[in-house]
Amino acid sequence: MDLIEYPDREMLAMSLADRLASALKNCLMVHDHASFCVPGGTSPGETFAALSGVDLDWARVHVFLNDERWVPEGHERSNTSLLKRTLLTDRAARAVHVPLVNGAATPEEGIPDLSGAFATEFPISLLLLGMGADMHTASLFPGADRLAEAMAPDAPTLVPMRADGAGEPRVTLSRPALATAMETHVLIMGDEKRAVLDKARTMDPMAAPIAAFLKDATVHWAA
Ligand SMILES: O=C(O)[C@H](O)[C@@H](O)[C@H](O)[C@H](O)COP(=O)(O)O
Repeated sequence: MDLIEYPDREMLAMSLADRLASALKNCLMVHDHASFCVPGGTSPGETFAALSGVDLDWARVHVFLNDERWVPEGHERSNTSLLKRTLLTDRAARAVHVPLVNGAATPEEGIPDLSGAFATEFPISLLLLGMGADMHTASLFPGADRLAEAMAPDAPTLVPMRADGAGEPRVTLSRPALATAMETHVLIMGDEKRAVLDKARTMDPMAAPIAAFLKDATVHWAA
């Protein structure tokens, strides 16, 4: 694991956006499209704002979330709405968005219609992850009802997930789907998450799901 500490959150956002843009450009030089898998939550907002203005061939970039809360688009907890406001705007509005939610009543009912679109998205070219203070990443929450299934080597791409700390039902990319990534970055902010991450590094991924992705990752941190 590499850890980069930035003097402040603005520097983190600018530098990380730069790095992500370079990775996407490099990928587009050798592949017809790039698969870019990104977190919801609040931390990536400024990074996405900087990235959305970058001049690259966005029409060949396929963007999808690590995970989504099972709420309709427009809901205040919708990661899809957040993504559309923060990343899929400005120049990046031309990117292809691969949805992770639909109008079905539950993730179990909705997933069969969503999975097909992911067939051409692996391996993931570029993965950005967040982390919660409980060591979850994507919607791989410690203690979640289907965590063992989602962490198994033969897990399907998309898994429904319910957990005490998760609020509404979720849909998440599974561990093996996320682990296809050619390049992985983790974005965390604040002293609490820094301490949590240090602790998670040596833990079993069933107790600390973020640990499953740290070995080859670059972690970006600012207080
Ligand atoms: O939908 C979600 O909740 C996420 O995709 C999740 O995995 C997120 O990355 C972490 O919870 C960190 O969230 P914050 O950036 O808001 O702290």
